[in-house]
Amino acid sequence: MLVERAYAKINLTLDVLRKRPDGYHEVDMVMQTVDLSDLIWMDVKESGIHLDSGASNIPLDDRNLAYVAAQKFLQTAQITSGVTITLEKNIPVAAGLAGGSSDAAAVLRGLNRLFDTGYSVDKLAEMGASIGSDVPFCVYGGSAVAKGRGEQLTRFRHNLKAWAIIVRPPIFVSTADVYGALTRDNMSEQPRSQQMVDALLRCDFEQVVGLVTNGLRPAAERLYPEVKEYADRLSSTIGQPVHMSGSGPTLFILTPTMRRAQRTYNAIRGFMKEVYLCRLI
Ligand SMILES: C[C@@](CO)(OP(=O)(O)O)[C@H](O)COP(=O)(O)OP(=O)(O)OC[C@H]1O[C@@H](n2ccc(N)nc2=O)[C@H](O)[C@@H]1O
Ligand SMILES: Nc1ncnc2c1ncn2[C@@H]1O[C@H](COP(=O)(O)OP(=O)(O)O)[C@@H](O)[C@H]1O
Repeated sequence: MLVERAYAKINLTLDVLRKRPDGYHEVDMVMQTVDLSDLIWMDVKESGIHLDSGASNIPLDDRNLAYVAAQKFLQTAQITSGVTITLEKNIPVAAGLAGGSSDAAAVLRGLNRLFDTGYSVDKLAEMGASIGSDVPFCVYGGSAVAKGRGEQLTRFRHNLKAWAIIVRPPIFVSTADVYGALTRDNMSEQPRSQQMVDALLRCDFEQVVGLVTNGLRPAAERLYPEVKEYADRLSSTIGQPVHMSGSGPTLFILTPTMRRAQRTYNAIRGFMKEVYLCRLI
């Protein structure tokens, strides 16, 4: 039996460049891991994949990305025994925080240890790309520029200390629908990832905040006007810029100190139910 942590991510920049012939969109984004995590226990079983979770809002069959990852891993490694997976879900579901992708990545890492298969992290990321666009990033974690459909990564390390107050409004958003609602106006020819990387490497907090962008936000707000209502309300209450992660609806606010993060968290807790205080890691 072993346990893996599956961390959430936020998108610090997300530029959509164009729609591709295969239906996906070419993106250019800065992905950042935060210390909000699911916990996944894995053990060897005689046969089959058995997924269990206390969470009632996720499927526990082959629609669950953790299950898909186990299938993929066992098939690739030609392992005939089965596994039990127990998932403690702490990352909000369908939120733009890559919770499902991160669970899949953690299962790949965990089964590699459990069966002592010795795959490199790069090989696990390659396996992950067939499960979802965000899975390769989640295999590594940390900070990276992601291109292609999100699977082509250039990883980097920065020392910026920052906290994120993550707010999940009670709205259900479909990633495919948000991408599908993009118009030409929402696409960008000049991605801001390099500027963001430079600002992170310089540990320039103000510049980082000024550079946060999300090309999916207009489409998400058009499809789900409540996203904008929540963002406007949050922003006017706390007097700070509010950003959207991924395809939404999750909103986040960055702060340079734990004290400010705690104050902002307390202010938001008064009127929003799902609020999390995280650190960028
Ligand atoms: C928007 C982002 C930003 O990090 O994150 P989330 O909001 O999901 O967290 C990602 O691009 C989401 O990645 P992921 O959730 O893994 O997407 P996938 O399962 O591969 O694709 C779901 C659907 O989204 C659309 N899609 C996804 C990625 C991409 N580059 N172009 C797309 O058009 C496609 O319609 C696809 O069928
Ligand atoms: N392990 C999982 N955790 C959460 N959601 C999952 C999981 N596996 C599959 N899903 C499904 O994937 C969809 C997207 O979930 P999630 O990965 O949390 O969001 P996002 O891709 O927006 O970050 C949801 O509709 C959910 O039912």
